[in-house]
Amino acid sequence: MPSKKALVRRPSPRLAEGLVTHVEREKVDVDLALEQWETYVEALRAHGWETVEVDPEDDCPDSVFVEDTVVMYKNVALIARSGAESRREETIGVEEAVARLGCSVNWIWEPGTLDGGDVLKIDDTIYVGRGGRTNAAGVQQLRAAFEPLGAQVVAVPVNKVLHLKSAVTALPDGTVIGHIPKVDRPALFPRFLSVPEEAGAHVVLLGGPKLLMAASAPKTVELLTDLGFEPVVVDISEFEKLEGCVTCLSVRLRDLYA
Ligand SMILES: NC(=O)NCCC[C@H](N)C(=O)O
Repeated sequence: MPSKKALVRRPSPRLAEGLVTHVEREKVDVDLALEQWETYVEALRAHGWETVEVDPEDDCPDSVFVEDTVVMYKNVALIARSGAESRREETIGVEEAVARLGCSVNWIWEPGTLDGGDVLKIDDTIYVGRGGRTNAAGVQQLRAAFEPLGAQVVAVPVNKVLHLKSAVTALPDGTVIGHIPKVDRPALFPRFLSVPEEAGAHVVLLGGPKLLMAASAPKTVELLTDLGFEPVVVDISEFEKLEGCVTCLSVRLRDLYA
């Protein structure tokens, strides 16, 4: 029986100092961010996900973006090594949390770099973005970690956005969705649906037809509703100012043995 646990991590009081790469820096309201984070976590819980809080890392402004620190495949947690040096300390608490949950733990090692936001899993196909945060050695190490377990790893160039999953995610039926101006090579995906907004490219699969989506993508919410999905909409404006999206605020653990 698949597990329904999700790792989340409370925002740091230093959130406003988080990295920005492809957007202009805007003032972040940290109190509002905390409220938005609580609503996000509540939306996961309301749809049957047991949330597991990783110990907060107050000195790491970007620690709320927990998705970037670990990639799960089956029962294995591959601890990432961010292409952004300021984010590397974030993995310590995550490693403890996944080990406590009974995962086998593996690591990306120097010279490899990889951010979890660059990894999109669709069943046993694992797309990995080769971009600003994930290098060729990181891609090779991901292959070495997961291909022996039955995955097929497909490397995808990412030049226009921070992470692969800033450009594309996948619907429950496996269709990849993305906002064309931000996707380097849509032809790499066997089934691709173009969506009208950049933030519309980001969905978290909550189960069945339910999709967690950002309030900043109303036209895509309408499009996906019309296709028979059921968007659950949350406002994450303060995280979007730091290039965050709905996917990066949690890591779903669906294949634990416990
Ligand atoms: N997976 C993600 O989309 N992560 C967002 C990370 C945002 C953070 N400010 C960063 O630049 O690393």
